[in-house]
Amino acid sequence: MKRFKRIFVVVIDSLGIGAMNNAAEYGDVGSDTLGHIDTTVDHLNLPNLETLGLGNLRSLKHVKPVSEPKAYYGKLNEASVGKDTMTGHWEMMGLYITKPFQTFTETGFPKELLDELEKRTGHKIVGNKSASGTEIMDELGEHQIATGDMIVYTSADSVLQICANEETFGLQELYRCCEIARELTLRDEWKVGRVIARPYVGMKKGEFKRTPNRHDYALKPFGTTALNILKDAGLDVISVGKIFDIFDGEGLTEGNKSQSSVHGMEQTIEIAKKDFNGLCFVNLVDFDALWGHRRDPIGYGAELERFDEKLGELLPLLKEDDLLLITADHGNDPTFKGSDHTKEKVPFLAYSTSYANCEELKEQNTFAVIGATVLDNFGLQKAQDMIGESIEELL
Ligand SMILES: O=P(O)(O)O[C@H]1O[C@H](CO)[C@@H](O)[C@H]1O
Ligand SMILES: [Mn+2]
Ligand SMILES: [Mn+2]
Repeated sequence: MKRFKRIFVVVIDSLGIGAMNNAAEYGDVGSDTLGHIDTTVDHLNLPNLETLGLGNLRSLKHVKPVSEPKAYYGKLNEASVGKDTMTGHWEMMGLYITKPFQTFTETGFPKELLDELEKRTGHKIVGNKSASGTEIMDELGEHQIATGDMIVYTSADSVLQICANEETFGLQELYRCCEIARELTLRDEWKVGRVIARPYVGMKKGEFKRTPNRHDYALKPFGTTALNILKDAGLDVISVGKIFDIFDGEGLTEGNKSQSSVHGMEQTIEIAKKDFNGLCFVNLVDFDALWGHRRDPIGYGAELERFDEKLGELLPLLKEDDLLLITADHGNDPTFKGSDHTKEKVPFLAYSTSYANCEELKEQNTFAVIGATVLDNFGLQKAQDMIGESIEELL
């Protein structure tokens, strides 16, 4: 039976809550994104997450357990192989990824691919290594501006990123080159999960700044997801932030690009003021891109405080027939070695004003409980290859 008219799924990108049992396979034993932020920062004022039960979900110095949490709370494990954004989000919506996406972390991209990309775009390539995006921009930005070359780089994720000055190279030109790169990397042996346009402004080392005109060109999901099923049933499937890119628009009826994670919450608040019937799926990427990868626990903590403030504006707008789920797609412990994601459990908070006596949920072995529960709510069946069981009866 249908219970909720509107479901909001908010993904705090990279907010892991402790290493998964198989973290050793990823070199991530001991990682704990939220836990290590909590022990590093002087203040972490999260009154709204606290009333929902974040401090009941796990012990934290700055967030206390409450006697009557307003949300059901639990931990989710990722069943799929991998720890990137696409794997995490696709699994939430029912896909089980068993073969990791192709990476070029150790080797850079093969010469044949780069030759082809240079030929077809008309730009020479520099970089071609695994790097932090802000560091490689500082290293090669001045050269990039002077020559019109493209900075191509990767990371531990399955990505081919092209970084160029938005004003001298041109944003449309950068997008055109990325589209060519996307086309070339559809070939099996070069098949990266995402090509990402990384525009920046500034003319001198130390002054370069990446802009919100980043654009991700993802592969289409490898099968039917809960989003397709919702859309085909005539429901609204609204994207806020990177969701539209992560699913390459598949199964979505509306896209709202965000300038920042605070902006993403503001867009969500505006959507909550309107009438719709279906799912609003939100990704807040700043946590990951600005703080997790940059290994900045202080910045991460401050971003969490800004999120909590906006959450305080969203909660009063939610009615009896609304459900809010808060979760994450992987970890990115800002105190951990390196600059990559960490294989962690993620939080699951389920809030509705119609809930009373909220309690702890049994730890789940896949993120796919989210999509399955959303489908169940709307009386829809999952497709054959999809994983995940609804936990609606526990809520
Ligand atoms: O260092 P930057 O460019 O932010 O890269 C990060 O963002 C990309 C996509 O999430 C990944 O490659 C990750 O390493
Ligand atoms: Mn992510
Ligand atoms: Mn990331």
